Amino acid sequence: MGSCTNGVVSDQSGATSNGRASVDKGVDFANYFCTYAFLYHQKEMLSDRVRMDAYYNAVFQNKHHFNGKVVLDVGTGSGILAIWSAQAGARKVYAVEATNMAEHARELVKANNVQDVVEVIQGSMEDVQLPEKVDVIISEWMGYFLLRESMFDSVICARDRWLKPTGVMYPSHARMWVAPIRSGLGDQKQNDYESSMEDWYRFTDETQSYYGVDMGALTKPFAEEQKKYYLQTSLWNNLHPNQVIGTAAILREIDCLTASVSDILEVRSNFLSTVTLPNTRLCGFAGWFDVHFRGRKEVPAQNEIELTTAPSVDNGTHWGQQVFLLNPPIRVTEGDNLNGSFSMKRNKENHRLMEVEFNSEVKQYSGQLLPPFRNRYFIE
Ligand SMILES: C[S@@+](CC[C@H](N)C(=O)[O-])C[C@H]1O[C@@H](n2cnc3c(N)ncnc32)[C@H](O)[C@@H]1O
Repeated sequence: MGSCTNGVVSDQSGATSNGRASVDKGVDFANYFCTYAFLYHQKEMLSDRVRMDAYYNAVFQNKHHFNGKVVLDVGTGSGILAIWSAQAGARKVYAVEATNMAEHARELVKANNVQDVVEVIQGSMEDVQLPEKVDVIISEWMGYFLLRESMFDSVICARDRWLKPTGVMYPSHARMWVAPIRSGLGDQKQNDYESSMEDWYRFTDETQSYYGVDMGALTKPFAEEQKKYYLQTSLWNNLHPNQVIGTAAILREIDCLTASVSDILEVRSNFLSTVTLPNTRLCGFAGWFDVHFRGRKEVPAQNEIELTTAPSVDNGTHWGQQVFLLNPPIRVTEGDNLNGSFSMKRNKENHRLMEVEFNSEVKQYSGQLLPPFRNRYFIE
């Protein structure tokens, strides 16, 4: 049986099936996995009530998917989803975790008396060998704006290697959403950028007069660096729903049972949004996701559960929304239409980070077209 590299099946030599470079595991551990080895980080996820309630209800309101079944938990972390699967009647649960968190998961499994059912396996999902195929794959793989972290690659790999042809994915479906927003963050970030540049000019003056070296040659790259940091990096925010100024649009729908890694390497989509508030400012876009637990066509969920990270008054999540700011904002009003195209691809140096581009234009209610705008952002 081949293993998967970056979600791509590789042969014994490590060469990948589509020729893409494989990910250096040491670098990936240093950059990505290390935080998951800390309990404080797992606790942050375990304290997210929206997330917890959704998975809890998905499992316990659909026990027919778990009772007497074999389950694989991809990235078990503290072991919570594996423990719930066992409590819902699973015959066997394989709980795979790459980091040393596996040791804590093992303890937790024992302390909750499910050690006869749950087997914690420390290792990369891509490398692990299981003794049998499974009926259910459960995983909480979602990153900011769904795909940051690229962990879904590992779930796809697990599915292709270990899920029975009749198997069920938990969650079964996912969607990416976008909507136009108003926000004071743009002005704040513009001020931060300008203060940082003023500070740089003070620094170059002082370095010249005290130490006799002209640092001016570095002004342009410093400005670019700061611009990227303050103005081009998306921001985490839990927006109030009244900050959303137009209709939300779906950018991508994913069927977790059939999606391939090449389907999610890049997301490209056109979207249309109509402004729903009178006389307001288009300050940028917000991106979020939802996932659904629907079972599969032949064995549907008895109770479909939704986990949404949309702007909400009471139900914010640790994912929040990703905010992409426009500088300067554009005046818009109810009935104006926003035609946009969106693309998101992985950062070349770190496949777990994303680069996003929005191309948009506003067609006013009167029919007049405002100049199109194009912005690039980094999801760090
Ligand atoms: C978002 S956390 C979810 C943890 C836990 N399942 C929960 O719901 O609280 C993802 C976990 O998956 C682990 N993980 C990510 N990719 C993995 C892989 N390829 N193999 C094994 N574990 C992985 C991470 O170390 C992390 O603990």
